[in-house]
Amino acid sequence: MSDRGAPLLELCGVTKHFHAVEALVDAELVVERREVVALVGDNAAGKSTLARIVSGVYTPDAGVVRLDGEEVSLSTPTEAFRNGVAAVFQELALAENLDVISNIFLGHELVRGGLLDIDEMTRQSRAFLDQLGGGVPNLRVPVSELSGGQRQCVAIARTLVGSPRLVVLDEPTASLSVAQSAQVLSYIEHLRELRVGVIFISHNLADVRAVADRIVVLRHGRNNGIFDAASSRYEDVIAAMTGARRFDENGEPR
Ligand SMILES: Nc1ncnc2c1ncn2[C@@H]1O[C@H](COP(=O)(O)OP(=O)(O)OP(=O)(O)O)[C@@H](O)[C@H]1O
Repeated sequence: MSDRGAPLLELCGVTKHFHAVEALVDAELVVERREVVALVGDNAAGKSTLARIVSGVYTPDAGVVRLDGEEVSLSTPTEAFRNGVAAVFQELALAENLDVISNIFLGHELVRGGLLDIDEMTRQSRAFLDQLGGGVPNLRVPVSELSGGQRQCVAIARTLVGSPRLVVLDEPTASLSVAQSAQVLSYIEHLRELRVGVIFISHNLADVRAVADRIVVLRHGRNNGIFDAASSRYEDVIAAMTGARRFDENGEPR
């Protein structure tokens, strides 16, 4: 039974080893509906591992994942997708030679009378892109011809096919220009308006502070502080990321 008062996503005591490497140890994370939670940390902090656990790519060794209060086993990306969790990883996994519509519905094509329902996929693709604020005017071009920001838009629009409750974005602004990063941040704002919870992984604290509601810091696979994005001090978040200081789940020094 779903618990309506429960957070959208709750991770408790999530642990993941890769042989001798402790990628995540007792990690905790809460994401509410309509909330953007930034996940930050230095290299090898465990951010991508956590993103992959939430999106069904990795199975945790220990710990509990709850969606809307219900314990779930997200053992594959398909299982996660069925549970309303969709992810966009850095590599985007776009089919370069296919057009925007084909990429948005890749693996989830709409069929009518035994044939691809191009009209409906076109209509829905336009609607998804509009929900994200536009930015991809021509749906018929191969995605290889799009800018980095537009490619992110297509990859994020693809998550909307499953009517997600949670979208995980792993470094969506990495290697983008300032203008294109701003565009991607606006897509994240639009996801929030759609009542979707968002996990936003980034190394860029300016991007994080521009769009996130809360900032969760990981350090060597462990939580090291949860901060309110609007009121937190930049230097505290940096100190948490580098391990110069230890912080609790209220952003207070331990
Ligand atoms: N598939 C894997 N096999 C073995 N070790 C892994 C695997 N995935 C991650 N690791 C290790 O787990 C640790 C955490 O890695 P992870 O990629 O989650 O960190 P990250 O915070 O995303 O880092 P970055 O910012 O550099 O991408 C690292 O020591 C990494 O080498």
